[in-house]
Order: sequence, then structure tokens, then C-alpha cells
Amino acid sequence: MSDQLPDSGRQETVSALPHLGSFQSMRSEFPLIGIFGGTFDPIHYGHLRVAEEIAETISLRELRFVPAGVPRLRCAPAASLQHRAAIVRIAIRGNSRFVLDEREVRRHGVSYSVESLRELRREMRERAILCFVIGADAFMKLAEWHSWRELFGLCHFIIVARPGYALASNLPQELEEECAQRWVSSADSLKYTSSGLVFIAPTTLLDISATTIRAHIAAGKSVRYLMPDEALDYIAANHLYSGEG
Ligand SMILES: Nc1ncnc2c1ncn2[C@@H]1O[C@H](COP(=O)(O)OP(=O)(O)OP(=O)(O)O)[C@@H](O)[C@H]1O
Ligand SMILES: O=C(O)c1ccc[n+]([C@@H]2O[C@H](COP(=O)([O-])O)[C@@H](O)[C@H]2O)c1
Repeated sequence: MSDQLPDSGRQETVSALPHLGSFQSMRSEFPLIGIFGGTFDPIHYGHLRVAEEIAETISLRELRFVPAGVPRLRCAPAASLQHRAAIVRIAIRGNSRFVLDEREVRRHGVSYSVESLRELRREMRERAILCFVIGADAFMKLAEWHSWRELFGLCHFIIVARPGYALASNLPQELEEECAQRWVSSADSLKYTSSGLVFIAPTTLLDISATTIRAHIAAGKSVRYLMPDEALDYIAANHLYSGEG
């Protein structure tokens, strides 16, 4: 028997996949690994709560937070990549499933998710199933990402709803067409093929954004209970987002 899971073909549905039974028995050999990419300028409870719920719902072995070094399709972050990564490290401390993955911090130039996913697939020697966690706002722009169609051959997508973003009716046409045969309604389906499926995870809607946090700090307003206290202590100690840094 092959030690690799098959990639799902573009038009393949889960119910059409062959050899379903044998993959079921291989679940423990091929763990699900979550990849949560973000600018994290800074990370907040919107990210952390969603990450915790997804890790539980789809039984992730681990969830890697991957701060973008030089993010695409947006303005330069307010905090340096070293500070943003340090805040993530502090915020996830104590959660044994959460891991900081600094590959995009170390890489020079713009951060392309496709490069990170290719690397991860190589490192795991195809013996893990990668699940890219993404908010509905970011997913709607997926067709603007570098080599975006290749992503479906590297990972599944786990979409999380965000207040103010109605996903279903608003996908650009080429993305909608690409996803047409990829939607699955059960987290269990993700275990039977290595990539190419799209699942909307049921998570708590939290109307928290890094933009609001940065604006509050700059205005001298409290951001307590929007992110972990220890992360806030780091931000204060390093005068981040206050306009003094
Ligand atoms: N409150 C939230 N609930 C669910 N997903 C979120 C939330 N905040 C961010 N995300 C998702 O997390 C990923 C990384 O987000 P990012 O680091 O850009 O945070 P942000 O709060 O959207 O930042 P900014 O306000 O600076 O744009 C994206 O896929 C985004 O959609
Ligand atoms: O690879 C790309 O072209 C690409 C373009 C835009 C965003 N991304 C990734 O999407 C994730 C969320 O990005 P953002 O800007 O919403 O924080 C983060 O991991 C980014 O690196 C990736």
C-alpha cells in the first residue's frame, strides 16, 4: 500500500474518492496539521479562539501560526516581523497544540503562502494533511494570491466566518468555479484525501480586528480582553502601536 494519500482531483468530490475504507484505517498515520497564516499585527483573541475551536472540531494534531514576514496585498505592518512573531509566541504559550512557525519571518522578500505550503509538504514527506485556516475576508481574495490554483493541491482550506463578511454570495466568479466541487460539510471528510477540499468551520463570531487594536492603542484606549495580558505587556514594554515606537 502506498504511504501517500492521493491528492483530490479538481472536479473530484469526497464521495467519489476511491478506497475510502483503507484511508479510514490510516487516520493515525496521517495527522491533520493546521496552518494559520496571518499578518498578526498583532495577534488577538479573534485568532486564538477560532484556532482553539478548529483544533478541537477537526482534531488537529498541531496548529502552526505562520506570521507573514512581508505580507502581500496589504500595506506594510506597523510592527516589525520580529515583534509580531514574538507576540504570537507569547500569546500561544501554554497551548500544547499551538506552534509558532517562523519560516516566513526568516525568508527574504514577500511572503507567498504557496512557498510555505510546498516546504511543509516536503518536510512532512507527504505524511500529513495540511489544513490552511483562513478568515472569510481573506478567502474572498484567494484568486489574487500567487499560484493560487496550486494551493488546492497542497492543502485543504478551513474557512472561518467573520462578522461583516457574507461568504457564499460574494465569491469572485473564478474562485466560485474553482471551489464548486470542493465544498464539504463535514470535518470528517478532510481525513480521507490530502488536499483540495473547502470546509466552513462552525466557530464563534468575534468582532475583533488588529486594525481596531492598533487604533485603540494609538488613541490611548484600553485593549484589555481583546488579546492576552502577557502579549499586551510586551506591546507596552516595546512601545508598539502607540506612535512612540
Ligand atoms: N476576529 C476574527 N475572526 C475570524 N478570523 C479572523 C479574525 N481576525 C482575523 N481573522 C483571520 O485571521 C487571518 C489573519 O488575520 P490578520 O492577521 O490579518 O488579522 P486582522 O485582524 O484581519 O488584521 P487587520 O485588521 O490588520 O487587517 C486572516 O485569514 C483573517 O481573515
Ligand atoms: O501567497 C499570497 O500571494 C498571499 C496573498 C495574500 C495573503 N496571503 C496569506 O494569507 C494569510 C492572511 O493574510 P492577511 O493579509 O489577511 O493577514 C497570510 O498567511 C498571508 O501570507 C498570501
